[in-house]
Amino acid sequence: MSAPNGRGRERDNNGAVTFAVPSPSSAVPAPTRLGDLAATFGLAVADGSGPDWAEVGVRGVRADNREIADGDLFAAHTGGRVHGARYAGAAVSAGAAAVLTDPAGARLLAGTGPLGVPVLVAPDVPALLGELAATVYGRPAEALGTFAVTGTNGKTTTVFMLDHALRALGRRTGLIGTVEVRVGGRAVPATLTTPQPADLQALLAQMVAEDVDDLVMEVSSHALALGRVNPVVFDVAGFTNLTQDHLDFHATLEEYFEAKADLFTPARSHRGVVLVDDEWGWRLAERSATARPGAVVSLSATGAHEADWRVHEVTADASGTAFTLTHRDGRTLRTRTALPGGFNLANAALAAAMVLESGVGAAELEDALAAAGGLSPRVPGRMEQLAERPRVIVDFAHNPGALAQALAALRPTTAGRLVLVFGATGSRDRTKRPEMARLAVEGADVVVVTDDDPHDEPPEQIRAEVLAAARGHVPDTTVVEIASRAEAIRTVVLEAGEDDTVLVAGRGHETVQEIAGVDHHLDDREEVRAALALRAGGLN
Ligand SMILES: CC(=O)N[C@H]1[C@@H](OP(=O)(O)OP(=O)(O)OC[C@H]2O[C@@H](n3ccc(=O)[nH]c3=O)[C@H](O)[C@@H]2O)O[C@H](CO)[C@@H](O)[C@@H]1O[C@H](C)C(=O)N[C@@H](C)C(=O)N[C@H](CCC(=O)O)C(=O)O
Ligand SMILES: Nc1ncnc2c1ncn2[C@@H]1O[C@H](COP(=O)(O)OP(=O)(O)OP(=O)(O)O)[C@@H](O)[C@H]1O
Repeated sequence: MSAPNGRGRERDNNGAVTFAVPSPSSAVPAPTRLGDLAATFGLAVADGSGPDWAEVGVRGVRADNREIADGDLFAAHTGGRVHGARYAGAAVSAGAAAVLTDPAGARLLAGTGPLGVPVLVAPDVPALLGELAATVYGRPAEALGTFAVTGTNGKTTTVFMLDHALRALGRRTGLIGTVEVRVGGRAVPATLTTPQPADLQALLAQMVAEDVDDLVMEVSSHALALGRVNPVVFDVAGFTNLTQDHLDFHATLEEYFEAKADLFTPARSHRGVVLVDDEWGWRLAERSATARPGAVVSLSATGAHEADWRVHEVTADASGTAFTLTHRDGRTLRTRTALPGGFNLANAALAAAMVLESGVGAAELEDALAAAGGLSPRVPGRMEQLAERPRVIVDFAHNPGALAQALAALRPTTAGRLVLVFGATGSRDRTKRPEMARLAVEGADVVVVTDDDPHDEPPEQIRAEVLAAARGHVPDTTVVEIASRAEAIRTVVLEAGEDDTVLVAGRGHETVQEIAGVDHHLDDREEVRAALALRAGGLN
């Protein structure tokens, strides 16, 4: 996995989400008086801010100087790498009307001469940033239908399915997630799964200005722990599952779970749907049923009768899976998804249940989905099939839970060998490596260990760890090492038999591979297509 989606090394372009095209004038909010902001949020005013500081108006809030537009407030807070106050001068040159910083930032600014704009000071800027930005942008979330999905795996897919369902109902949607940020029909690649607080509010304001009806977004555990979605209270929140990931950020799996569980508290959502096909889901649903009876409902995609919503009458054929979703109160809907694997059935059921919990009638949704071909959006780099014989699939599975599911989904429909190309990410959660190696040799017939994003770690060291675990676990599985990912892909595609399935796992839609601080263009889908062309040429 590469850095642009937030799992990598920090880099200069890893800031806010911006649309390449300018916002329409209707997106420009009426200015908010600094005096009002200072009174509401208890902000102090730094010396040298001028007698009329309170009358200065701000139109937006950004925490990155590269995103500043005329009249914005620049929120300069401390980060893991640098203090944002270092960029205050650049922000003012770009049009910032005022600066909000913390005491450390104020000291930094005091040493650099007058900025020429008022400087406000708060002890903890990130803690109030979401609420402050929401105030400046006119609390845009309240003008939108809002759907949020969290969980280790399936967020992107479920959000694309939600988007698909809502559009089938004739709604205009905005989407925020790992792959892209979309407002109406316009999309740009995402930098983080969940944007920073001020960027999020700016995006929501843009959605309101462009008459979007509903927001669908992924909410990462990082975002919840760091308060990035404050103060949005989502109409409907959804939970997919929890398996090991991100233990470089959260100290324990328990802490990771608690971060996600926060989305289902009244401060963050009005209603919730929790998939209870893993133990974490049951825990969350049981806890919520006690704390908020009726507000958070359970869903079982495996048909568990204890759940409020359950999936049953599942029928699978070459074109996908059809299923019935029924609530214990009698509401019922039948639909289908063309996306492969039991986990995509779960994602589809979650998306449908979330729309139903938002108040849409079951018959209305069933008809809309029937007309739209079911819950079958194209999700970039998620079980994306690029060839049929041999079947070649690019998937984003980059943690043990996802890898296990992806292999399990492909095994029953593979007549020949199941060939896996994968590698582990460097400089991040090393405990995933032996587990992923074990699942690889257990689930595939041939495993090609290659590079993912080594980041700052020697790639050969990462591969050696994966190889040792793989060979130690199932000594007779064919395990091959090919350092270059492009070469690994080319080799397996050229050598695959017509009945084989090739799964290229780990990077999905990503297009940048980072090795020792240097970004290299690498798109698994492009490499697969090039190898398929070579194969077709060779076979002619
Ligand atoms: C831990 C974390 O969330 N870090 C994010 C944070 O970095 P940071 O606090 O270190 O910020 P910094 O680089 O020191 O900069 C400090 C301040 O100066 C500003 N600045 C910085 C440079 C500049 O030229 N101009 C400028 O104004 C920055 O905008 C920031 O406000 O703010 C940066 C700017 O927004 C983010 O790029 C960075 O995400 C890093 C890259 C990251 O790896 N985040 C991951 C952990 C993450 O958030 N992942 C989740 C989960 C994904 C998943 O589910 O798989 C996500 O939601 O994406
Ligand atoms: N419900 C699910 N359960 C388990 N694995 C899943 C599920 N849905 C998708 N996957 C697997 O996880 C991978 C990532 O899926 P997706 O991008 O939808 O999840 P995500 O939560 O957005 O991931 P990330 O946070 O890492 O971006 C897929 O490529 C697939 O292999």
